[in-house]
Amino acid sequence: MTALSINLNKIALIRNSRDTEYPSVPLHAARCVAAGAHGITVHPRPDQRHIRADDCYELAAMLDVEFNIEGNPFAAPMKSDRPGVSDYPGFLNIIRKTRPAQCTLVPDTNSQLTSDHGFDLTRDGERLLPIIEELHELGVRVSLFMDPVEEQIRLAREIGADRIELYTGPYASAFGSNDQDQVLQTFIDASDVAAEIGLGLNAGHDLNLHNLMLFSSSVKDLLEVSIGHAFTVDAIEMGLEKAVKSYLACL
Ligand SMILES: CC(=O)[C@@H](O)[C@H](O)COP(=O)(O)O
Ligand SMILES: NCC(=O)COP(=O)(O)O
Repeated sequence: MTALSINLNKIALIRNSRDTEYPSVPLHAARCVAAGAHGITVHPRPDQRHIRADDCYELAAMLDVEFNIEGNPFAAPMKSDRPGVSDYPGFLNIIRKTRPAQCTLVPDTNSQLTSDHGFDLTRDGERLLPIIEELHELGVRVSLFMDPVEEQIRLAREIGADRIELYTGPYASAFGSNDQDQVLQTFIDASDVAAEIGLGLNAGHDLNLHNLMLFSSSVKDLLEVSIGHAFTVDAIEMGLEKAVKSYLACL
């Protein structure tokens, strides 16, 4: 069974557009779980444009389902520019304090609009080794945000990752086009490599109610999908509970 982890970044984005706690991130997490979501994902970026460090602490204290925190492991502390909002303590300090079930390391710079590529482990693999070791000592499962490239996936295993999360943005962009099957095949091939070397497989980014079923039924042993952007719009259009059940029906 593939687990559905709902990403709450966009709930936090709406909240941050006013000096308020509405909409409540924890309340929406509870509603998603009550509707059947298997986990919650957040991505605290240094500028805290949406998910803040304090959200991570609050969710870690309340969740009784898988908590997945995504982010750049090299992200340094950053002063908050909002009165009443705590400073960003550095990504690894959030993980040390929350010890989530899973940490998905993502090679995002602070200036990126969104996540748009996987790691280059030929460049960053050595730097990640001690971080992966520390996360394991904290009892945290480690997933690396990766492109569907065999050499890179094998390197992820070599440096000790438990899972990879395939960046599905290119698949979503190709969905419905003449390139769809060719692009999907790269993800199928990547899933075969992951299965061969005993690496768990997650996936995420731009998955939605149109493209999810084909992806989840095509790749091998998909353990988890994390979905937030499209889910948030679907929740507005059809209601949160129906949206969760609609995504579950695609898995
Ligand atoms: C890593 C990834 O693809 C998403 O988890 C990421 O959280 C999206 O970030 P934004 O919600 O800031 O676009
Ligand atoms: N890791 C992907 C994620 O958490 C959500 O990505 P998106 O659905 O917001 O594109």
